[in-house]
Amino acid sequence: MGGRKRKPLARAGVFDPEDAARIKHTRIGVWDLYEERQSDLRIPGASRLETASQMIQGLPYVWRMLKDVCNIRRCSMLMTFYFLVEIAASLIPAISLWYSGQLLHLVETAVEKRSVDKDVLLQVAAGRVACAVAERLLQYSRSRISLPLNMAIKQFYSSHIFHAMARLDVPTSEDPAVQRQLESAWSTSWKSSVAWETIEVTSNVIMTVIRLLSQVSVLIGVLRDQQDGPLLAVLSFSQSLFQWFSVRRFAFKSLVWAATTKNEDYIRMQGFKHLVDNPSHRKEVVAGGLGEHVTRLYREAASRVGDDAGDFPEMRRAYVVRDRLTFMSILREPMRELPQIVFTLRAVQYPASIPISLASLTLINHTANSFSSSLFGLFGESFSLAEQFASVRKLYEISKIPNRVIDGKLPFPENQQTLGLGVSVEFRNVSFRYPGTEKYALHNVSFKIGAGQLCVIVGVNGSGKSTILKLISRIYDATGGMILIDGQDIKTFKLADLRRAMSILFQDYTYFPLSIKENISLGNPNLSQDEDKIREAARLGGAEDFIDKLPEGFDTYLNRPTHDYYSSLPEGTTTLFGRQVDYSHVRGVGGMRSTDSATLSGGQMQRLAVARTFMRSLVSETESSVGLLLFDEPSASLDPTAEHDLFERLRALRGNKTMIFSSHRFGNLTRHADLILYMDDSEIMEEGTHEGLLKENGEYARIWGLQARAFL
Ligand SMILES: Nc1ncnc2c1ncn2[C@@H]1O[C@H](COP(=O)(O)OP(=O)(O)OP(=O)(O)O)[C@@H](O)[C@H]1O
Repeated sequence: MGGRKRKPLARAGVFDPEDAARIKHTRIGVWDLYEERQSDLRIPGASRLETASQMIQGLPYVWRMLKDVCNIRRCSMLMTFYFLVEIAASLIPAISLWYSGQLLHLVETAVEKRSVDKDVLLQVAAGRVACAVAERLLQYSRSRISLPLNMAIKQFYSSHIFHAMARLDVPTSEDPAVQRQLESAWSTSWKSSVAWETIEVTSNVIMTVIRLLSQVSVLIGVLRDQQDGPLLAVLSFSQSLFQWFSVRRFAFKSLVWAATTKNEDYIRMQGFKHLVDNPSHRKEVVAGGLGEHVTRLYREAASRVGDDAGDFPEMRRAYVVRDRLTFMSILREPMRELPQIVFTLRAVQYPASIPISLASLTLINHTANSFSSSLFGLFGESFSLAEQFASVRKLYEISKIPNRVIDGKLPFPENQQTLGLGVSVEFRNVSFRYPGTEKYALHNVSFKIGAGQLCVIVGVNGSGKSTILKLISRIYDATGGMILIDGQDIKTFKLADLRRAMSILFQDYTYFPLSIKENISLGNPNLSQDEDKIREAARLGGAEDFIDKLPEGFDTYLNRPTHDYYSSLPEGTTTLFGRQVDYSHVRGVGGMRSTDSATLSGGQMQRLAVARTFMRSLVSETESSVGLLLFDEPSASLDPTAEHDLFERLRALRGNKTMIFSSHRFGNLTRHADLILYMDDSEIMEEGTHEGLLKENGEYARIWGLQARAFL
């Protein structure tokens, strides 16, 4: 109890390390720690108000959560058992206390009458034993029930979180506020679950109250007639409270803090560590003969930093321990002895009452200890109850996070047959800045691509080519101007329809941590079960041959999402379960990831990505669901033959659809283009056909000349 790791309540406002009035700065080794001053949290009422309001806001969600949990298979039954066990367990201390009271009476009678009632004694002994056994059994039942309950609840909310995350668009998921919101619902939830933790905390609070009330009422009953009972009780309980107050300071310290290091040597040391530890740098370290050199630099930096070179958690631990010796903490131990001292003094005064006083002292001490730990727990739990309620609210709110790219209402296209003839795309004075940036990625861009045309966008790095493709697919929305698809504002169309009607291959494509087959088939979910189509897409993408050569063919995982578990194996074991023994998760302890199992070359990866696009756009041609094909540098990593073949296949299979390419390479494509857009610095500088632009003799012609000359 009370061991739960506390996080601060999510509060409004800003944490500003420079604000000396609110933030305390401490140097710990190479670290600068900035902590919100405690007074902020202690303003009477403010913190409590905050807590209360969080709880109230969370209540409807907690209610909904309970209903959801009870609807999970078997959970309502398990929950009932769980609460029954908890209630029984919380009454045991009081029952045990009652037996101790009986023992006390027994001692009293024994002192008075010089005889002991054996039956009562046996009853009391049996009762105490039964309590201890029951406690153990209840503890066992609790863990037996809570395990499946926790698993079922976790499973349920994993799906909930999965969907909440899967539905987000790019600008929304890039928003730090959204990331934070997801993180708070997600971080515990894949491991345990916010819901289960909330049930546990709530039940703990209720049970602690039951435990305290039942113990206090039994204690009052038992001590009512004792001569020194009330005095000893007051002393014991006040020393418990004192213990609690003196420890409380540490438990409720610095809820909001941040730490950074500016020590150049320490930062470089960490850089060197990554350099030698991370396998991706190994080639260059070896080829450059850097081993000895970086060791010397590391040692030099380490000697300058000296003993301060600890990571933050380590240094903070040392700091917390150092800070622990306070006046209150010194007083704590003598205070603990106080009831004993008073008892001794009273015993000197009234020697006859020693046995009774001793019995009541033991009883009171026992109760006071259990009382103070319960009280301590209760305070911690009630604080985390507010947190939990707030977390439950967030857990439910994540499924309602509004996407930034707002859905339209019109179906697209009105007539499915027209898609085969392509769609027209027009930009009217379109400007765009990426969220959080000042610079325009596109500035007043206008052009028109007719239905069925082939357009190639060329230009220097960073000129805005990819951005145009992202705006056409509504990955982002333009910040100014208008984009028209088939003559209508792109924002009026339903997003799902629009995306179904186009296919896009990104420059920074990724492969999914799934099998090669799924990597390709996810290009077109409608055909995901069609093995022939998947193979055809692979062939068109130029990937079929190398996939067939892989030991597991289309079922190969390029990047296995799970790893095997094993202890330290005998040295001779190099393969296990048909795979190489992977020590990367041991090596990666310092937060570094092992290399992704990059068994494919860059070009092969690109062929795979192209295959995925073919899957969507071309293999599904019979359904004619795609009318616009967007390719961002599809051939950057391909060898010249592969590039040539790819473009030939693309042109042949395009039919009458609209196709837009972004490319650095002139020639293969631009000669066939109906429209070339030459971009520089977020603007379109030249536009026309290959011949037209050559005649214009501008930048396009100049770069064409440069590239052509290279082949002469
Ligand atoms: N996600 C992003 N966030 C912020 N800025 C971005 C982002 N993506 C691109 N930019 C910026 O927008 C501008 C245009 O980028 P874009 O990717 O469209 O260029 P490009 O012409 O496709 O370049 P390349 O030829 O290198 O692929 C650049 O200045 C780039 O730095």
